[in-house]
Amino acid sequence: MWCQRLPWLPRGSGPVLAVPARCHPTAPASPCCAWQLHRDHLELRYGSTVMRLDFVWLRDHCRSASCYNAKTNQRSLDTASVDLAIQPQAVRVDESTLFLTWPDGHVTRYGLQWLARNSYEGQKQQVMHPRILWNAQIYQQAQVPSIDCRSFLETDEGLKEFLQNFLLYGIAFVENVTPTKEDTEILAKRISIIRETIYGRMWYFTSDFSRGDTAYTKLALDRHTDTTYFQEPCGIQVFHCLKHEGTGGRTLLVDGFHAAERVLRQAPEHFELLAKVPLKHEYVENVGGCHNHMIGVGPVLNVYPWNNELYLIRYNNYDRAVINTVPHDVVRRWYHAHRALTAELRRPDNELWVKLKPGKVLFVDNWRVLHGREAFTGYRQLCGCYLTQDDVLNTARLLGLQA
Ligand SMILES: C[N+](C)(C)CCCC[C@H](N)C(=O)O
Ligand SMILES: O=C(O)CCC(=O)C(=O)O
Ligand SMILES: [Fe+2]
Repeated sequence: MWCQRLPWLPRGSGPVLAVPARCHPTAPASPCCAWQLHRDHLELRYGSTVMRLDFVWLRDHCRSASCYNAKTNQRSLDTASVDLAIQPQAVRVDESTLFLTWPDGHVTRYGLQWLARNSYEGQKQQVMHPRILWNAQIYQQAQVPSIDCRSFLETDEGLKEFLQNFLLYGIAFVENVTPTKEDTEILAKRISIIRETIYGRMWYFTSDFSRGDTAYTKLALDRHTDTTYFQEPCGIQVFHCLKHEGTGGRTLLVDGFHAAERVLRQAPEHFELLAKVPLKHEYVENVGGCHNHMIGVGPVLNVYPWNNELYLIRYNNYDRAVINTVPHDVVRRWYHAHRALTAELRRPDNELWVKLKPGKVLFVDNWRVLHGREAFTGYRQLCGCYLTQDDVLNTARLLGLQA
């Protein structure tokens, strides 16, 4: 297949491709590379990766000085100026580089390694976010350490270890923190911009029903993610229990991605429905001076379309709005799928229970890990804030982590 003539090349129509009609294996020292031209794309084998590179894509991603500003890492080429029927006039590959000459004489070069990393086929082989999915036993056996506050604040190593834990498990702890709102804020700012919401920037809450939401009571809260009623739910939630004089009030944590993964394995049709059907979550508040009406629309499971990788779960049965985005012949199947996911989320072996204590700050990936709490008695005060996913990942990438 790799070294045949190219009978599929259009003859007489379009530009004649001034390229050899044979595939060219490259120098033996480099990973094996061979290529052939098709009508609208170049097929390139580099090592074990077979890439199909569309001609418009190849023109659009040109990294020459006139097409791409290497100082700002931004494209300067106007993509709309590219002929959508473009074909290269000449193609050449040496041991490390692909050279394309376009009809107007412009030359584009690509490092073969760059292509292997950046092509669709290359991307498809890797996950965006490496994670360790867990149930209570997996998490406990991993013995993930809490990071000391000073090391977190003052050293890159401490911060990096914290973020690596957070990226892998979706939860992470910092200990020996002074139990105040101000000190909690300093921690939050070390990894992200704080996301101000209708609850404020840094919030305090206790069971005073100061806001129209069950969180502000002593009642138990079943597992859920927060702010499902935002178009973009908050990325990370920070919790610091400043005080609790009483009983109960333990925090429940459940890895939503682990549960979803099990649904995918047992009943892929359920997973698919939860990933396809959009529904609304809603927050309607009229308590004291607080008047809010928020609506967020989206499926329960949000996946990257090219590799089906989960990146966000929206799960809050309290805040789920009237379902009016689903026709009657789908809605029952959706309830079955939702039930299957709920059953997984409620498996006792998936439940990690922790008692938050003053000094120990919990960071929860609110796009992945569900939280809840046990009912409690007595005075209990928590403070915390929300962070943005983008900014936490930004910090992680700057420290060299894959995020
Ligand atoms: C108290 N705190 C500010 C953390 C948030 C309360 C938000 C509760 C809401 N039902 C939700 O799940 O989004
Ligand atoms: O009280 C708690 O421990 C958590 C309450 C809650 O779910 C929240 O504040 O988002
Ligand atoms: Fe919550």
